[in-house]
Amino acid sequence: MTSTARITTYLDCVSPYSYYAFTFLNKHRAALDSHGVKVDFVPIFLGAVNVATGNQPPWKLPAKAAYSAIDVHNAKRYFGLPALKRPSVFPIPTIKPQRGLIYIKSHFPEETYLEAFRLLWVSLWEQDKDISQESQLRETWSGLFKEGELKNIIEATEEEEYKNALTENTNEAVKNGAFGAPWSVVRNAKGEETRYFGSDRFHFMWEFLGIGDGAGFVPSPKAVL
Ligand SMILES: N[C@@H](CCC(=O)N[C@@H](CS)C(=O)NCC(=O)O)C(=O)O
Repeated sequence: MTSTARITTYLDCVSPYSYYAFTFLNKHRAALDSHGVKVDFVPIFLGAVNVATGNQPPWKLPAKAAYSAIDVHNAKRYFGLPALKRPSVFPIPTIKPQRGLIYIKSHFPEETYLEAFRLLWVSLWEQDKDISQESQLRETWSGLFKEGELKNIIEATEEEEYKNALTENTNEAVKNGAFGAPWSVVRNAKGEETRYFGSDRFHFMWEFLGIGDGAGFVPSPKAVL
């Protein structure tokens, strides 16, 4: 059977919940692949999603902002991440890092792209670096790319092609129902499609995809016969 199963997850590094979803899906990518489910991580600009849908970031509501501390505590344990700290400059415009990721995605191997994505969250949410500043963005990616490559990436963040690509990705997410991040559009092997908001609905996702043990959260790799 040719499977068309796919998880397309729209993410912005400004969003800590996007970091959780990225960490979890990336960890289980190989197991999902063994079930015929491909995962695609798509950079978007969450600020524009909020404008397009009239939504507000959760930290604008004091009760939600307070609750996020509980999520940080649980996520530390569950996703195996350090306790994320609200950056001292926040929110920051993540347009340039997100455009840079689109360039990286189309010019480098997938593993490099995924590591570049991960490092943005590490810089912003673990090391309190303002990655909207070119110097901090360069520093974030300096271990991953040669100087000439980094120059091209930084230049791409100002080019029309990548400006348009980020707008298109963001519009596509909104067209697919996004009002926040992470946003996932999931297609199962029957070709049916549905959507999930957040980093806390993977159990629904596995059920829809027909993988996992039905009650468990994590799909184990499919046995190869
Ligand atoms: N319950 C979700 C919350 C995700 C979330 O709050 N994401 C933020 C961005 S960091 C957002 O876009 N929120 C929009 C909303 O809550 O309407 C989870 O645990 O992942």
